[in-house]
Amino acid sequence: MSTTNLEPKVLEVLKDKIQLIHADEGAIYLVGPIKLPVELDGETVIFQWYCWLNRCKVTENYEEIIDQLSSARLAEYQQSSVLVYGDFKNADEALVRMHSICHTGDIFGSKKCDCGFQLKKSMKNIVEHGTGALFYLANHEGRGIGLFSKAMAYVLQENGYDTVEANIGLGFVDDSRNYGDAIKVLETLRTKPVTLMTNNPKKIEALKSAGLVLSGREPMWGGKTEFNENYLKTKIQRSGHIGETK
Ligand SMILES: Nc1nc2c(ncn2[C@@H]2O[C@H](COP(=O)(O)OP(=O)(O)OP(=O)(O)O)[C@@H](O)[C@H]2O)c(=O)[nH]1
Repeated sequence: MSTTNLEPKVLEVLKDKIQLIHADEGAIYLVGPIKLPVELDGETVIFQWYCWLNRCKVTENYEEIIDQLSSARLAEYQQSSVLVYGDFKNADEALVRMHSICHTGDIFGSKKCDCGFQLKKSMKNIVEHGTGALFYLANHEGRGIGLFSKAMAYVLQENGYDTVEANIGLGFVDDSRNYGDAIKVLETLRTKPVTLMTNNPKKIEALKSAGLVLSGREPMWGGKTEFNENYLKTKIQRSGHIGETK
């Protein structure tokens, strides 16, 4: 029995655009595709955009989920999303980027890291390649420590700590990112192998151990500045990222 106050038309419009994905705990509700025209190098590129929400409640009665949105204070929490390009479901080859949110690099264009460069580069690679998906992972800020802690880590880094030492100094592990939900969404959108754009072997491992088949890896080096030289070196020397020449 429904207890909702939703207008029937709202549900009618939305119901075919929502999918339930069973998660390890609760459910992921995926909404999309939504046509998203994006400016890329002066051109307008049409992506298909999906966004997802985790809920404890597992139901295909989407009315219940929609009905709770207005009181769920979702703007207080980030939600992750994925930009899809081309025939992602069926194409033989597809590029995938699992991009960890970086408020400073992606939004402000900070040169202390290479995140902004990697974000744009992965979108361009996908479009050039013809098919792919860019996952924008909103609970990954600061390799999983959150924005406020990342600000503190930056203060430590201004005082001699490297990026790994700063996380550890604040009581975190170096990298606590989890790719589980993104992998579940990826599996919903495509079952064929993908090429992962990354220098990070932990991302490759996360996908492989979830049973995904990778057809390759596309390196993501670039965006070097006078401000991020040590940061990029530390990624290779301490975090295990695969260097340019390997
Ligand atoms: N804690 C912390 N996080 C940072 C710092 N600089 C960037 N980040 C975060 O690091 C994440 C990106 O991780 P990276 O190690 O740069 O790259 P990666 O995603 O592991 O690997 P690639 O796929 O090769 O890019 C983003 O969530 C950023 O917010 C920093 O100095 N300290």
